[in-house]
Amino acid sequence: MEKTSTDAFPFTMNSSEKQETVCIFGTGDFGRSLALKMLQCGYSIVFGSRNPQKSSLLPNGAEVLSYSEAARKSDIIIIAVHREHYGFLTELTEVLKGKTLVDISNNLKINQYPESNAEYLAQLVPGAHVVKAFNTISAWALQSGALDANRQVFVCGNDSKAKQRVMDIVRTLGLTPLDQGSLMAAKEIENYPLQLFPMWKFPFYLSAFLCVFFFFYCVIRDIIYPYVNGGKDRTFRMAISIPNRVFPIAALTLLALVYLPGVIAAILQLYRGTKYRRFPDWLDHWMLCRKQLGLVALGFASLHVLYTLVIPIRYYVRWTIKNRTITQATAKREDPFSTSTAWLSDSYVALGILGFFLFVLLGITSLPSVSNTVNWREFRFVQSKLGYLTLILCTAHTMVYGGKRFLSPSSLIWYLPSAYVIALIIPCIVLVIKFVLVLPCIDKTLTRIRQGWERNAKPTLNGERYLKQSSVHLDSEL
Ligand SMILES: Cc1cc2nc3c(=O)[nH]c(=O)nc-3n(C[C@H](O)[C@H](O)[C@H](O)COP(=O)(O)OP(=O)(O)OC[C@H]3O[C@@H](n4cnc5c(N)ncnc54)[C@H](O)[C@@H]3O)c2cc1C
Ligand SMILES: NC(=O)C1=CN([C@@H]2O[C@H](COP(=O)(O)OP(=O)(O)OC[C@H]3O[C@@H](n4cnc5c(N)ncnc54)[C@H](OP(=O)(O)O)[C@@H]3O)[C@@H](O)[C@H]2O)C=CC1
Ligand code: HEM
Ligand SMILES: [Fe+3]
Repeated sequence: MEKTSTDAFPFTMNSSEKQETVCIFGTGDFGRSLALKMLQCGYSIVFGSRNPQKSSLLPNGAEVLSYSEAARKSDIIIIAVHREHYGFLTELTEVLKGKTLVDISNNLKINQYPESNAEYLAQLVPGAHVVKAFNTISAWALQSGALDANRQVFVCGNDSKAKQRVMDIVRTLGLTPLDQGSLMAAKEIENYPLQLFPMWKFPFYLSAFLCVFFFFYCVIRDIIYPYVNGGKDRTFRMAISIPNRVFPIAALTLLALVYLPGVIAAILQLYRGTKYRRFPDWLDHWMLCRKQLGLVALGFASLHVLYTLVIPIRYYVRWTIKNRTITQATAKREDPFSTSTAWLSDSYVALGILGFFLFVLLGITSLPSVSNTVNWREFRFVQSKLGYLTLILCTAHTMVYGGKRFLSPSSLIWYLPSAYVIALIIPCIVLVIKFVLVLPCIDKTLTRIRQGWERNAKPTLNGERYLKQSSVHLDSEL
């Protein structure tokens, strides 16, 4: 089956290149996997090993020599050895002069060494051109055809010719090379596979905090209070009723927190009268994880929708309705139909449905396959304009759900307002500030600032202020 990968790239190499010999130092897991893949793609492979005779399990067709003999056979040498064992390379400095050394190594910890492994290799073998590549691809992914794993290979190096050759190899293997610049980028590339969802950390901890806080808040109001005030056991509410408060509240709060940094940034820019000043770090990082915050919010909103769907089949709900009907029948009493209640009830559900629809639309446009097909204006339109509409609809859904009870003193329990009232605080703050920001007079100033105008700009002759700007954060958000 793997033979097809050879046929899949018949035009990327001409026949003379097909015979290109690549040397791999180290006959370990990664060296063997890479060799197998490269053999399938038409390369000749020479292994360099400490014990050429003892090496086993090597792919058919690969030659095994000593390190120095192998190095003489090729201009490109892939160092499939752990950094700790790079020492032997110093003895090969002469042989390795002018050759391309590909550093594929990873560390166990972020920033384990002061310099990156690739820079360390470049110091050990000064005459060689070191290129960093392949470290984000696992031996397993190479063997499984990289079909179900990341196909991106980050490449960096100081010698552009050497880098291009390595990128050609990457492409021939059916992977996607991403040029990351000079060897200085190696440290970041080496840290990359060691990170565990860095952008998801803040959204994750925040949503965990929100869930725990609102869960206990609801337990006090919905379980402990009825128990203390009448001895009723309402613990079953922990299964559906309380989650169906906690999840939508978390969704609404997180959604508001996606749009809060944008308005804080706008206020900062208005206050400073310029966009050419760094935002504080916390705001910077908050801005950068808005996508993740939004997707977590969408997850919670979906849970809320699922929990809402099961309301009619719940025993507690059916029992309550049946019981009320019987009580009214025996008392020969009937509730009059209330049009205003019908309106309130229908409108809050309708607002919820529309809000959820737009929420899902936001989620869909954030899929790379979709966002790649829209230009940045379209993307911004969906994310920013429709995002605010989503926030307005979801906030209105919650407010109308509160309806007449909203802020009424009778809904206070031990001085605690209903949970959804607390959940409305941040969304309302965001929407009110946003409303002020889009007032024509303020919007005009903000737009000018974002186009580069500065309130206290000293006239400069050479545009010096553009050079001193640290980073244009909002631009990078586009
Ligand atoms: C389900 C879901 C999925 C999401 N997916 C993504 C995603 O895939 N990618 C993503 O980035 N975010 C995503 N988000 C987060 C969020 O929708 C976006 O970050 C959104 O762009 C934020 O809009 P904003 O108006 O608050 O902020 P900003 O886009 O930062 O802008 C604020 C306002 O400032 C103006 N502005 C900003 N910068 C400039 C500038 N340099 N020059 C002139 N005017 C400027 C804009 O007109 C805008 O009105 C997602 C959110 C959700 C809920
Ligand atoms: N495994 C993976 O999925 C990935 C690995 N990498 C990187 O690839 C490199 C190799 O990894 P991997 O193949 O898994 O490791 P292994 O331990 O399986 O192989 C390392 C090889 O290095 C050679 N070597 C040279 N000098 C020494 C020495 N003093 N002590 C021990 N071995 C030595 C050995 O080959 P010989 O006996 O022939 O001399 C050995 O087989 C590492 O830098 C790793 O970070 C990067 C991405 C993914
Ligand atoms: C298909 C879409 C939706 C439907 C049908 C729906 C329906 C409902 C219902 C029936 C309730 C009352 C629950 C109860 O009585 O316990 C409710 C409450 C609520 N909904 Fe929705 N909803 C939807 C989408 C959303 C979305 C997208 C959000 C926000 C992100 C949201 C936020 C809330 C909040 C905060 C509450 C109050 C929770 C409480 O304190 O009890 N809803 N919704
Ligand atoms: Fe920054």
